[in-house]
Amino acid sequence: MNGTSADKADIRAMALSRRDALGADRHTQAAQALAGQADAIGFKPGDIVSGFWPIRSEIDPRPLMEALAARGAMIVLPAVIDRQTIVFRRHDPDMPLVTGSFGTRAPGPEAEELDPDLMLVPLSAFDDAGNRIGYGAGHYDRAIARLHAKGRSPRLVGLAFECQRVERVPAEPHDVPLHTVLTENGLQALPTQR
Ligand SMILES: Nc1nc2c(c(=O)[nH]1)N(C=O)[C@@H](CNc1ccc(C(=O)N[C@@H](CCC(=O)O)C(=O)O)cc1)CN2
Ligand SMILES: Nc1ncnc2c1ncn2[C@@H]1O[C@H](COP(=O)(O)OP(=O)(O)OP(=O)(O)O)[C@@H](O)[C@H]1O
Repeated sequence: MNGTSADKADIRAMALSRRDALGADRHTQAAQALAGQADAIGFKPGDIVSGFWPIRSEIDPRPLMEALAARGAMIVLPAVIDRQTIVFRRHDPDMPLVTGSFGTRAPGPEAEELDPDLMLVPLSAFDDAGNRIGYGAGHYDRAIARLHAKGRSPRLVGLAFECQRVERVPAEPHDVPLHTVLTENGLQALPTQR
């Protein structure tokens, strides 16, 4: 492991332990605060928006996903198809989700696979430059690279609690910075879109 990866692992562990310490009330309030930003997030009716089904102590984006769906977004969820790859499948609230790797829940293979126009990206840690750390599998990094290779450039909106903000995330060449971060305190435009 090179120096940068070790730094990332330490930053991830510290930010996740702060997140793990948050109580249920903070989770409920934050989920509602995210949903309150549905009109500000910047999408058009018909846009494909990727959300995620929360695992562990992640901020809960489900009320926000419902608000976006009610305003005409088509919601897709990430499904892990192998150790390196996620794809996005249409979320139909009437269809059961299936449990995949790492306890993630996603639509099954019968669901339509779609490329997002806007991605709500789950974060372990982030900084004011828009650099981010996930769970370290590179799933989102690769999914974003795959979309770029197809000529698509989805808007990247990172979702996290304020306690996951760090001074600096050491960026590697494959890291694509976020355009916006959304926390319980609201939306923040990052240098990439200022
Ligand atoms: N809610 C949610 N869904 C998601 C993600 C996510 O971050 N959050 N993903 C984001 O990519 C994908 C799933 N990828 C994941 C990759 C690793 C781990 C994980 O827990 N990794 C272990 C380390 C395992 C190892 O080192 O071998 C860990 O962090 O302890 C979780 C999800 C797609 N779905
Ligand atoms: N576009 C890519 N193509 C190939 N490998 C990649 C790409 N992006 C990341 N990787 C590899 O994935 C691994 C994890 O990357 P990184 O430490 O940036 O994870 P992360 O940002 O925490 O994960 P995620 O993107 O899932 O949120 C690294 O070994 C990295 O080299």
